Amino acid sequence: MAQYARGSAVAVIRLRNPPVNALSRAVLQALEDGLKKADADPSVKAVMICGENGKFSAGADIRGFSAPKRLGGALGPVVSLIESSEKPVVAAIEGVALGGGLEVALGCHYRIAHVKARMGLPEVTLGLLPGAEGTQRLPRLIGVPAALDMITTGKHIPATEALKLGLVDEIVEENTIEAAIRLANKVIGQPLGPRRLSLKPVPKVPNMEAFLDEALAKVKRQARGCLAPELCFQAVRAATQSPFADGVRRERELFQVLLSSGQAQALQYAFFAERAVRRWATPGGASWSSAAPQPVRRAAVIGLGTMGRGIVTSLVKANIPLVALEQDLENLNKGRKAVMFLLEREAMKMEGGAQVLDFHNPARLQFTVDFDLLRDVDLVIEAVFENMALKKEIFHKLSKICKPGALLCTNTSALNIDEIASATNRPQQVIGTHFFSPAHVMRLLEIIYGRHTSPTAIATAMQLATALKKVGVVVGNCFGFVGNRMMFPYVQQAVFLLEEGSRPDAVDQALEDFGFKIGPFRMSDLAGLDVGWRSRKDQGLTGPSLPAGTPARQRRGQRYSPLPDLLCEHGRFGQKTGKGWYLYEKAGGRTATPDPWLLNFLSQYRDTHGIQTRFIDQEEILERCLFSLINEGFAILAEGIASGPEHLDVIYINGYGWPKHRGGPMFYASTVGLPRVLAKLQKYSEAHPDVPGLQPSAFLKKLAAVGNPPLKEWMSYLSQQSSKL
Ligand SMILES: CCCCCCCC(=O)CC(=O)SCCNC(=O)CCNC(=O)[C@H](O)C(C)(C)COP(=O)(O)OP(=O)(O)OC[C@H]1O[C@@H](n2cnc3c(N)ncnc32)[C@H](O)[C@@H]1OP(=O)(O)O
Ligand SMILES: NC(=O)C1=CN([C@@H]2O[C@H](COP(=O)(O)OP(=O)(O)OC[C@H]3O[C@@H](n4cnc5c(N)ncnc54)[C@H](O)[C@@H]3O)[C@@H](O)[C@H]2O)C=CC1
Repeated sequence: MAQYARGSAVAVIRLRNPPVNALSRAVLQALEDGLKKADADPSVKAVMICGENGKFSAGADIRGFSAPKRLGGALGPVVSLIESSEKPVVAAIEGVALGGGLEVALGCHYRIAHVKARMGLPEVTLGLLPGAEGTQRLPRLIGVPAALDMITTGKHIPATEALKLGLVDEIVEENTIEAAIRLANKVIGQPLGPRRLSLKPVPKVPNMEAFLDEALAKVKRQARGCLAPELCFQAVRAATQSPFADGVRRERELFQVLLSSGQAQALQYAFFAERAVRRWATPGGASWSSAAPQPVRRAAVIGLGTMGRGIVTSLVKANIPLVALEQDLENLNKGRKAVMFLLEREAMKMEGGAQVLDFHNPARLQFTVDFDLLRDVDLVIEAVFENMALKKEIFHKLSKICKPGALLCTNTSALNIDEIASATNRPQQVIGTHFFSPAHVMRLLEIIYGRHTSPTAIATAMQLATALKKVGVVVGNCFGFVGNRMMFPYVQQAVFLLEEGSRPDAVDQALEDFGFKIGPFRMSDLAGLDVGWRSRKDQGLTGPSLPAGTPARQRRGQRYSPLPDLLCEHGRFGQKTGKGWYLYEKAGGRTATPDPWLLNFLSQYRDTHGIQTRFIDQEEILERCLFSLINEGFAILAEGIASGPEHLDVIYINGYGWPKHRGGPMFYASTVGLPRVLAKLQKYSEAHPDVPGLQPSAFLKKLAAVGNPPLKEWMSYLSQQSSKL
């Protein structure tokens, strides 16, 4: 709601809808009523709009997204009503003014903000555009380049930047409300025409058309198939070409296109999914509502390789003092150098820089080879080589050295948490914290509980995720956990497609056109082909431990492709060696070009194994890669490894570059329709009966049989029917 109060000459309208004063229909109605009351009262000379509890407003009530048309339609007229008021209206912005909240503020004649406030038009991140005339008012206020940047990225900007851009008239460090009332009193009687943004011309940019063309190319490049940024752009372009009223009409048309695109629904699902996974639960009954985290005052990271470096950087950025440990001085020096390089770079991006991070202070970041220095830490993250014997040795040592309450975390990407925990005297405090590379950049933290992991340990790992500004997702223990387990059949299909006649660039292109940031072959080259090779050797799938006489393309009765092993045997580890599935300009190079050697090698390989080549179209590439990944997701859900499809989707969006505008793999499956996913898997598994990843999971079959229920109902079928699966 909104509370109306009249002080002296200034009426106060306070938006009130906890927790973030979202603009529900009731709030908008109350705002409109307040404005009309103020207008009708001759003793009121000015109006001040603010929000309850130190927050202006986070915008339209996204819990009311089921009726977006009505909500979107209601907001614009209220903003116009504010602007057309004959009495000056001042917005007092504290906390956040986002989306519709900022559009309300743009309708006001003056804006004053607290120095700690943040502003933005994040609609684009929900698949929409600022549909309450924001795309027309903002460019008039702060100019086209800055408005385009804010509207097409949805970024939140601090009040200090808003002041520089002219988005607010003043910022204050003390009482924003009092300052806004003072300002309102001061401007009583001053002409309002110049303060009405709809009447202002859009400031000119030299060579506007060329600027816009360049901006559009950039927006398209970054959007990778997501519609909203481009339509946001078009709405702003309309502001540069047409009078205000025509621009508003165009904004409305474009808003409708987005509403019906399906992408808005996917992005809104992703927004809620990210919040839903915070409320974690395990089949054993532990949950976020009853478990309390332990404080982490000091931490340690063991192993400063690819992952450890990023993890250290992430902890330093979160202001957690830590010890960084390596196996010997040579690796320590290498690791220290790499960490310092990352931290210097991060510091340059921050206000206050190195001083704020304080990473040269040994009390905050200490490098060592001495395990004794881990005696008093509250949490250790192990990131040594992916080798069970080594991890067990380290955990055994840790359980003897670390204080009894310390949490012992492993960054393993696939190994059994219970086996690692068995080497300790405190299996309840052992947990998987699976970071993604680069660990200081990627948002995902997969948190894996073992059989004995305590609720406190899970809650502490989740709290750590929040402190590191990451999304923690709690999952159960199985080989590869959720993310990598779903990735295995996807990558396997990609390689099988090469055997059958496709090319790395064709497979990558199909998946990148779908919206992935990077296709499976480019991704393997980036991560290093030797990593998987080592793991396959450890599993006895290749290398000296492979029994003599094993067929080249079969393992344990299933289809197997030795192609990645053969590449490694040729010294092709990917970017690090300058060649892998692609050719690079040099070792460590980044520019992938198709390699004639590889194409020739593939063709010889097919001849050797008598494989008939055929043309494989984009549809088959997508279906085989994506549906096998999704199929594994259904198996994971049926086994109780994750509490719901949202978990899988949040993992894929934040850890694997799945296009957010498609809502994650399980949401995508729900939009394709489960009967169709099932039919396609059945077709492909008939053609490839020796590929288990293509055989439809029992849970998928069940859901298709019960009539393709909506995603939010899937898990209820599992609990009722799991015995029959
Ligand atoms: C189909 C379209 C229908 C609309 C049609 C017109 C659309 C428009 O043209 C204009 C719009 O305003 S669209 C909405 C634009 N606003 C946003 O995207 C802000 C989203 N919220 C945030 O960024 C953070 O929550 C924020 C920065 C505010 C706070 O972050 P925190 O990390 O501190 O806290 P959270 O855990 O994220 O949030 C706390 C609780 O508040 C709920 N919430 C957040 N924003 C909301 C919003 N705009 N409406 C309703 N509830 C909202 C959030 O879900 C969470 O609740 P619980 O999960 O129950 O705790
Ligand atoms: N590289 C990646 O993309 C990802 C790797 N992981 C996992 O993270 C872990 C580390 O992987 P990377 O960083 O890629 O490996 P890496 O080979 O780059 O680094 C491992 C580091 O551990 C150090 N180390 C080995 N034994 C040690 C000991 N006894 N004491 C202290 N330090 C020791 C090594 O000197 C090396 O610097 C593995 O379990 C891996 O599976 C998880 C997610 C992604």
